[in-house]
Amino acid sequence: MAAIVNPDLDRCRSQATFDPLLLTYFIYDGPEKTKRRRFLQHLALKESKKVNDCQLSELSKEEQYEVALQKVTATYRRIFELGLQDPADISLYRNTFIEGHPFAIHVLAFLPAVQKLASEEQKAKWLPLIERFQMIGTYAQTELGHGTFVRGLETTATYDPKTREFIINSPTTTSAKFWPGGLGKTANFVVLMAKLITNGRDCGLQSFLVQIRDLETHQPLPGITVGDIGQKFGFGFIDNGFLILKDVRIPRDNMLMRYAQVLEDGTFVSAKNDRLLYGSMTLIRSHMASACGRALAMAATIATRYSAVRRQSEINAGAGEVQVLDFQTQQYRLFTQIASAYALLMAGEESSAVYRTVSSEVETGNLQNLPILHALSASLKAFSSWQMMFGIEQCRLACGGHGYSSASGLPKLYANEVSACTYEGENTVLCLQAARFLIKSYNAAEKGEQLPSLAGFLQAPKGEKSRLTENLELDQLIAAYEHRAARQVREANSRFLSHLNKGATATEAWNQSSQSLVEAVVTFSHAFVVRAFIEKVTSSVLEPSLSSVLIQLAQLYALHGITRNSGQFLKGGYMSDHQLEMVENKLYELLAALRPNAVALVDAFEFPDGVLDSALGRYDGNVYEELMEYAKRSKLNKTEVHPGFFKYQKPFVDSLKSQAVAQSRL
Ligand SMILES: CCCCCCCCCCCCCC(=O)SCCNC(=O)CCNC(=O)[C@H](O)C(C)(C)COP(=O)(O)OP(=O)(O)OC[C@H]1O[C@@H](n2cnc3c(N)ncnc32)[C@H](O)[C@@H]1OP(=O)(O)O
Ligand SMILES: Cc1cc2nc3c(=O)[nH]c(=O)nc-3n(C[C@H](O)[C@H](O)[C@H](O)COP(=O)(O)OP(=O)(O)OC[C@H]3O[C@@H](n4cnc5c(N)ncnc54)[C@H](O)[C@@H]3O)c2cc1C
Repeated sequence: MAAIVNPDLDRCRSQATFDPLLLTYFIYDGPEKTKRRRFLQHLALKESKKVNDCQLSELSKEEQYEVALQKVTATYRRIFELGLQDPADISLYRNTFIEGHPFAIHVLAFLPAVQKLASEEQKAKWLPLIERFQMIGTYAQTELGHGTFVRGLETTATYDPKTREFIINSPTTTSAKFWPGGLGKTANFVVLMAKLITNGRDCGLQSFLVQIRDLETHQPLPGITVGDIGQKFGFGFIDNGFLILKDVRIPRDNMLMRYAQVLEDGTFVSAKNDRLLYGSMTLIRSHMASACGRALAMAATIATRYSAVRRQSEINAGAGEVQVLDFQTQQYRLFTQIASAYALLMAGEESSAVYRTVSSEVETGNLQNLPILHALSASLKAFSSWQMMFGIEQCRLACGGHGYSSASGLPKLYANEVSACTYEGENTVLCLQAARFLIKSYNAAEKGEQLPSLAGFLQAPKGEKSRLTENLELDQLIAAYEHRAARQVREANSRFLSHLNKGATATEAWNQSSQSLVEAVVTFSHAFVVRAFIEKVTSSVLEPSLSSVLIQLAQLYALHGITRNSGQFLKGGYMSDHQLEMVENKLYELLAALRPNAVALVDAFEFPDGVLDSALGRYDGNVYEELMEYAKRSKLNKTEVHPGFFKYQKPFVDSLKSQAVAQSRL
């Protein structure tokens, strides 16, 4: 029997001015892919329940790890049985089956690292084993003492030409590998980043395949000390680990030799470009905007549906309590996050496309566009994870008290996803990497050189004025963002030059202008996302009712960014006070215009309840019943009177009672 849908939520759905199914097709690339998506999700949820129906967030870290391991092994067993081949099908099926798992880094970083860094011969030997989980690995780069400054890593791999082996050591406390996902208890191999020493010479960082555990007993191999790093902010289901190596010998063939090699006699043959070693980081960063968009879309779905169900306070006295979604402040909070989620998803598609193009050029030896890819992937990773972090928290706050309950699904979403601001490169650090590219491009533009299209906006004439009118022309919105980015880059560059002129060295001057550089990079990413969003909705063939809603959403995204950063748009008189006021008025108008479509806009993501895992975000809106059920399931309710009452509370109360009697006698 179909569940009865909350009437307020039902009414919201009926108010939509477009067909959400068409939007679903737009998001997931057409009816065929949507159909396949639904089929795989349905299958995965059904089977996942059969394996273990408990909720990870209600378990201890140790229990979460075990359940996650149970589920991920079941997931992959089914993936092989079903014969799923397409990586998109596999990740959809897996991500529906289980929210997170200890094989994550095996799949997302270890496998790609071997694909990118191993020679053809090595790939032929290892990839079939890795793909069938006969080798389970992680990407062991970060150490206790260094994560950001990769050149500071201390693990050594010293080549011994007599035995044709590398001897791997962690020479200091700070050189212990620390953080790799799956290292703690799961992996039996690592791709290890270590300083290569051959013929007495330090040849810099290289990657090595190192076995750390016995394949049968799973015991650490001689010379290996390995374990889990303990409780974290989130990610209870992943065993991030530490690893200390002492005189561990591996064959020469275990250096990943696609780019650089060590010959049998110890001669080092360097790579064409050292940065190719960082290829697997670039790969993950390039896909992170989409992942952040998805996480934010989940949070927005939960908070929007709940805000349609939740009634609290009156707008007109005596007219009855309203859905909290009717408050303009709630609309501002949520609709701007719905818009951000769509924006990140579109920008993610664009960034993945740039990755595909440039990486296929790199495969053929053409490295010309590698700096562009590095700058885009690094800056967009930072921008999208920051927007997601802020957005999920806004959605949680928008749910009031119940947003603080784990039943909402929002605390765990935040705790897990916020790590994206740190892993694959700390955000600020990545912005500073992208800043190098922007400053170089700016100076090239000043010299009249032709720039790659991504940085073409730096060539726009200075001193322009915004031509944005009441009609909110989309090209003028893009122009405003690009103008702002060009200006911020110019300002950061001037700061850098002024420190140089005052006698600072180049690196000191860079540090003294680094906050300004980070802000410039944020404006660059913001402009990229605005352009990607607008271009995607205007270049797609869409039914007019859908097209107009998506254009409103893109406008809202752009206007919101202008109001939040108005100072940067007003600088130099680019925008006038009048234009800014118009932007604000238009933004408020858009909130009202989008109100009837809010629920449909999040429904179109089609997150199944089993994936959202939220009492507040349920499709049927039966929020209160579910919250009560959740409360009743609390482990504290297993007994009517908790044993702690007799152990602590009663003796305490009784002791005060007798003291009170004694005192009254004094
Ligand atoms: C699939 C999606 C799913 C999403 C969910 C995922 C869940 C995953 C779960 C979690 C998984 C977590 C897994 C993990 O967390 S794995 C660990 C991740 N760790 C990091 O990301 C460390 C961050 N640090 C670095 O990347 C480097 O050390 C930096 C870059 C900071 C400095 O380094 P270094 O000191 O050596 O460099 P330099 O500053 O002298 O610059 C030198 C030159 O090199 C260029 N350069 C630098 N980098 C690149 C590059 N990549 N491609 C191309 N070029 C690059 C650079 O522009 C410069 O060029 P130029 O300006 O001189 O011309
Ligand atoms: C959940 C999670 C999973 C992870 N998984 C893996 C994994 O699988 N494999 C792996 O190898 N690693 C992994 N890591 C480690 C991760 O990649 C690093 O933590 C990350 O790269 C940041 O490095 P750090 O910890 O050294 O931070 P630090 O660099 O010490 O950062 C501390 C502060 O210093 C600032 N800072 C540092 N350098 C500069 C600079 N040059 N300029 C300005 N500011 C600077 C940063 O902005 C930050 O504010 C994981 C981390 C987390 C949290």
